Amino acid sequence: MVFSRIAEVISAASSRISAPQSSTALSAGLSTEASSAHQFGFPNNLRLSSSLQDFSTYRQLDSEEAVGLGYDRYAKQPNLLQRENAGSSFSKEKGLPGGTPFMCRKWLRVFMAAIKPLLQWAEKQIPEHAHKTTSLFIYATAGVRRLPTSDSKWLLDNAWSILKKNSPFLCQRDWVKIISGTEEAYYGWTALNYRTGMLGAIPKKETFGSLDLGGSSLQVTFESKEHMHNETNLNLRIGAVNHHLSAYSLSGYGLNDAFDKSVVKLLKRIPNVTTSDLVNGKVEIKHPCLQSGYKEQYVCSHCASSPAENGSPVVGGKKLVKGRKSGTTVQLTGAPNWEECSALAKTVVNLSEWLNISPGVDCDMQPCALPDGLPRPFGQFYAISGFFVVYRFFNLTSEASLDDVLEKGREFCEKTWDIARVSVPPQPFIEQYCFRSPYVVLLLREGLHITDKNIIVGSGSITWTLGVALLEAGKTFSTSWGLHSYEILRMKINPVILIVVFLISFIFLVCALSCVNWTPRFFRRSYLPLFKHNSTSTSSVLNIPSPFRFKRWSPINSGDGRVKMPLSPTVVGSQQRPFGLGHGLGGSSIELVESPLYPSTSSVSHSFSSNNLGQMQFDSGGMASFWSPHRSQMCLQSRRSQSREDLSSSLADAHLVKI
Ligand SMILES: Nc1nc2c(ncn2[C@@H]2O[C@H](COP(=O)(O)OP(=O)(O)OP(=O)(O)O)[C@@H](O)[C@H]2O)c(=O)[nH]1
Ligand SMILES: [Ca+2]
Repeated sequence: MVFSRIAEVISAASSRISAPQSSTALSAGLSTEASSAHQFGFPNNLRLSSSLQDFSTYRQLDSEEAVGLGYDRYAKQPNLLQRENAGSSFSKEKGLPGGTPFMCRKWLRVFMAAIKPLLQWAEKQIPEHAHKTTSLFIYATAGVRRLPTSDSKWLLDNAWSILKKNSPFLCQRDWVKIISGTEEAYYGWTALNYRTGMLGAIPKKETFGSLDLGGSSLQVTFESKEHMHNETNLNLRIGAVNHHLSAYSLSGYGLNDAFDKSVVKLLKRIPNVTTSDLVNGKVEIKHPCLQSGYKEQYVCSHCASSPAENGSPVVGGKKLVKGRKSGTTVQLTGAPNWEECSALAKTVVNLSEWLNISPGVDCDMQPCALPDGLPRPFGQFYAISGFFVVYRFFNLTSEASLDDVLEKGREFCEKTWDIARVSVPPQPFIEQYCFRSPYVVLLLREGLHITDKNIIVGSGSITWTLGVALLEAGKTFSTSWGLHSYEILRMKINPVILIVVFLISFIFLVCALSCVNWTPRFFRRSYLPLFKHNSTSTSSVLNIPSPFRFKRWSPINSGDGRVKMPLSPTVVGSQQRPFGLGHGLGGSSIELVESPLYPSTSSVSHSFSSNNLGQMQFDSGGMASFWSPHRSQMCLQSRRSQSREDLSSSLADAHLVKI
């Protein structure tokens, strides 16, 4: 999967507003929001999302745009592009994909509809005046990670040149990069627990583990009790709350790679396959997870591998073609057999089947997808991304059980291909869902040994991009607010203590003044308590409902060119919970410290202060999320301006915030 997921994290660098400076952040994951979620009866928080394929190939792209980019062909035959470029590499000596100018142009064109819809979508989310100050990031994950370096570099360089030419946003070359599996895992966990309101909650709440299933890899992240200091260990500090995480990425366990490995397994069972048969694409493979009547060419990317890998798969007693990792075209034919399909999925889940460890690990005895030394998943998990996609494919709600997935999968497999292919909306890889059904269930139950009751299938709109946006925005915010000195302070004083000190001294000041019967003039007029405590919380001065609800930037133009935040925006379908701001404190921040990603000597503090994370709401329009300290005060004002008293107290709070 080359472009299984390009996530653009669009975060507005500080829009330099007269003090206090403010910054907005927006993370753009592709998501089509709630409207279609109702089709599947998903509760409000389960929203559809679309990955790149859907957006670029299956969304109604502007027709001439699609034709212009040659999309109409690819939209109808999703494997066409893969087949046409079987065995080609982007970065042949001449630096052209597939070695020909035509191929280069074609790849660039496809690469362009892939990025262009993202840019067009983001341009609609962010008011034009803020485009120049909005930072644009492109992060690539496992699908690109597993490409040869020359190919991934070619892709990223071209992504960068497309951005330079077509993006109105602020971008830099080093903001177009591949992130590691561990980073992807940690970002996903942050996004999940942010959306579910667990992040930074005070008193501390049990966080959810995240299972993020992609096309090439699976990320597993959870809070661990013991503080194991191994390569999966991450420490995350949010305000006064410390989270000890285990985060790891299982390459080759994504949906597309898993199906590919099922083809490898079947290929290995065919006796006397010659290399020339393989090279000529003459090998026919009968697949028990494909419906009867299915007959298509398939490019198997794991069927041939460079000798450098630990023992390239041997087919029929002969070494496969040596040389670069490249696709091998085979003929797949449907030979549906549910029991054989489930057994095949089980071998794909079992890592020992791939490491030729004899005897292999018994999936019933221990999590057979985990290499030795990886901590076993612990606690309650949200299964997101690819898990959500499989549930949605079979029209299952999040309440459905894993057995329901198996039942739906069995029904789907029993259909003939002609019926099956039109029984669902057009989308990529319809033919693989007969395999994906047993695969995702066995991956959870036998690969990871997570019991059904510990799994919630999460929303499609929770993706790791949201986690990146939080941290990038936090970084942007802390720099844009000129908090360097504060950063230095933070190195020595925990922000929580700092804010407690401020609050106590402010209260003393007010008491002292009231003792001498002196009250400032503007207080005399007000009849309001100075600190308005929300009835639901005594722990924070500023109650920002959690989970944070991002609001699509839908400014109300006051007609005089000034932009005003919508008045008292509604909080869509969420529990009004104060975001734990730390014992009546005005702030908390997310920091990643002591992690293999960042050596503890330079503890990386991704931080943003929830003082300034205004009220954010996801509306039903899109997973566009942004926050703005400046605007949050407006939000707070607008949120609280139900009454005059509220307005004064929020002004007082806002004054406090400015402190
Ligand atoms: N129909 C449909 N399928 C999707 C959608 N999102 C993901 N998928 C399917 O899930 C698979 C994996 O999703 P990706 O978004 O490609 O996964 P990824 O996280 O980018 O993959 P990695 O490179 O491993 O990180 C794809 O091959 C699709 O078949 C979606 O919105 N609609
Ligand atoms: Ca992924």
